[in-house]
Amino acid sequence: MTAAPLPQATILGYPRIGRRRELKRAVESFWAGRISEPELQQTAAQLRAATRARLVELGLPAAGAAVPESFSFYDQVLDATLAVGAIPSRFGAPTGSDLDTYFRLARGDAEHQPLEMTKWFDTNYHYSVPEIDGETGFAANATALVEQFREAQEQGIETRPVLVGPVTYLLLAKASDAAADGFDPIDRLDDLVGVYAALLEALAAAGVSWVQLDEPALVSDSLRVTREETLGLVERAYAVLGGAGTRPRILIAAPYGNSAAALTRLGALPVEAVHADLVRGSLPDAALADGSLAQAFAGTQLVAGVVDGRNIWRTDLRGAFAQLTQLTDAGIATVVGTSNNLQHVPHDVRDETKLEGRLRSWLAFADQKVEQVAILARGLAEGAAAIEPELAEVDRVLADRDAAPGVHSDPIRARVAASGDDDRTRVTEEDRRAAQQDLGIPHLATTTIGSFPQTPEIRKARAAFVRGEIDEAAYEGFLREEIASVIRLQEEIGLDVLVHGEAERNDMVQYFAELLDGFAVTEHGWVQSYGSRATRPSILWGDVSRPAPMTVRWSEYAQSLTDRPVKGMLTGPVTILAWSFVRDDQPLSDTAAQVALALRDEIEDLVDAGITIVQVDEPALRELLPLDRDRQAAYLDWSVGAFRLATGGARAGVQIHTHLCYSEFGEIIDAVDGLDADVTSIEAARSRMDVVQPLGDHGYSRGIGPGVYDIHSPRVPGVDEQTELIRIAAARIPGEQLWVNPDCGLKTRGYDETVASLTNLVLAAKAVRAEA
Ligand code: MET
Ligand SMILES: [Zn+2]
Repeated sequence: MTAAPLPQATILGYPRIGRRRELKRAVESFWAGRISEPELQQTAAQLRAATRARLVELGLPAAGAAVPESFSFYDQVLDATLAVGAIPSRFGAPTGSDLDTYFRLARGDAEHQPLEMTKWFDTNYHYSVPEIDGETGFAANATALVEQFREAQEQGIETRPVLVGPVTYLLLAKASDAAADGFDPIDRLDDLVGVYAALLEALAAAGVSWVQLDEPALVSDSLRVTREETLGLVERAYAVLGGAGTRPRILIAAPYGNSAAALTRLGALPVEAVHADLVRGSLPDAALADGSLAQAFAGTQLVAGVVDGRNIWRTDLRGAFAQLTQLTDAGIATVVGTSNNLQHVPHDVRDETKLEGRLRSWLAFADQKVEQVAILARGLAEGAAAIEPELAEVDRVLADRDAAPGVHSDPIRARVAASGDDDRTRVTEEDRRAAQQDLGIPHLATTTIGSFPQTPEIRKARAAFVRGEIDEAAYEGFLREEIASVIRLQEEIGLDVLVHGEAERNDMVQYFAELLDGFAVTEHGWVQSYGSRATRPSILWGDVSRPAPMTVRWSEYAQSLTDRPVKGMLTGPVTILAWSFVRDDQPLSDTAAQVALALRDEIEDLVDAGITIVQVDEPALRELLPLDRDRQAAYLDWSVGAFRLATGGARAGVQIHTHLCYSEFGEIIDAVDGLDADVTSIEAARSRMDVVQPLGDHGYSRGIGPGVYDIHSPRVPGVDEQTELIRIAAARIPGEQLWVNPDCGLKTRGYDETVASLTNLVLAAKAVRAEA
């Protein structure tokens, strides 16, 4: 351990999908057999080299491990699974290369289901869930880490390998199906720490001077153990790793939340640096004031995550510099960093040549964040005066943003301020049930979640329209035909409540962002969602309003074609916020209320056009739940409030539906109750209706549709299988409350499987109805 301290500027990680999604194209070509593994490896190596060169160009030093080696072919948790050899035994003996094994775990094959995917902390990024049991044969495999480090060395850049840390790894894992009853993956911590020690030894032998171990579990109250227990586990693990003879210096990172309460204890660990997220989190004021923080950090560097890695706004450099000065004044060796890995933001705002210039000047994507880190580090090294021009420039930009037209609109704000509890409250459930009798909805009513398959023809027509190859009339005509055929199909299948199919939507958030004022859409602002998939979040920059109806003509047309009710279909305020980059200059609750009012007007227009059922999807309600328990109640309050503000204007006879596509319900069941929707559809097929039990226990009194058809797979569930699931639900939920539907929308499915599955669904519902 002869290495030097970390330089004064670093980031926790950088987007790896490529500035033009080159990795996506290469990986998908490899999967399709169009390129070989060496060709894929070559593209990946080029991307890594470009990233390192770019980071140095933007101001990170080439020497001293400031540049993180944070590449991933698919997912960083999956990388750790390979590095520690935790290949689940259900995949059999590994065949082929490490990369073959890696992708087999990620994507499955003819005989094997892939690893499950779930959301990474409170982000919209999904990781591959490790499966661990008492027999998991851990074995260190540092090959990829060492190769990438060497590759960087040859380029003349000293990098810092990045790996998910052992405590977070096990807390994000699930017990495999082969595990003994009561087994928890964290039971294997000591074994796994041994493997990490071996990895560190291999890295040290290869000349690695610093390694970064990510332990975001430290900031979460949503794991299987308490935060205090997590801290205890981290102390246990790093006492061993820190004490290991041959190892690189260790940086423990705690992104995505507040580690203030743990920071003094983390500083006292036998590691050389600790990162704290100072955007989501804060500094422990008392420990800072009484010197105990500085004492704990004697000999340890604090990487201060002052540049926000979750949003796309320029950092208030003056504020960030003040935070840094607080630390250095206390005598703490401080490194400037980002709050988290920049994987959650797009590459470079300079690529957005079509964005309006003024808006663009307020923005910072990954490259600009790196520049901000470098500026702040220069300030620490040379004094505030050295960076005063840059600080003043940001002051000017932020003031400009604050004063720009559209950022603050008095009428919109007045309307939000005037909205009260009355606007968020519908008549009683009983009155609504009575008024909705007229809808003529049968027991065990069948419906879908909204979207029908987005066929290649739909995508082609949209692309042609965007490129100007077909005119608006032609495109609209095409969509109307699509709607007509979806309505016909649903009638043939015999569904009770129909949908128009959402063919007009590229994406359930962007579609609305494009039609609402206050939003902008980027051209290249892609962010990895999972594996080779990326989304392009819209930018919510100003006060939100609805210049014109957004969905009415589609719903109205669909309803004109049938006697059965057609659901109007909207995306809810919380989900619109969760899947966009949202302004950071006011509380999310204020922004949500503005979006809610726009949706409220849309619902009014839908109802005026004869629509009697409106679904407002909130699949992100759970995702945005703060990791910090102390902040959860306030979140649930405003998120539920926004939904109710959107839907609260609907008269009693209008049936409000919502859709939440996940099955972990425990934590938010009261919130779901609070939404006060007449009908809620949820995911349930894969967990075999596990959620029905808590719902039954809770005494849930409104309509509920636990999904009986898992749309995440091309498999067609048979009549018997769906009948069985409906029976399980019907045993606990009265028939007039129970709805029969798939788990989620059908946009990713093909028509053949959709028609077969829905036909079976309708037959299954009929079978159970007949049993009653
Ligand atoms: C991710 S939830 C999707 C809901 C939407 N209405 C759909 O059916 O696609
Ligand atoms: Zn869904």
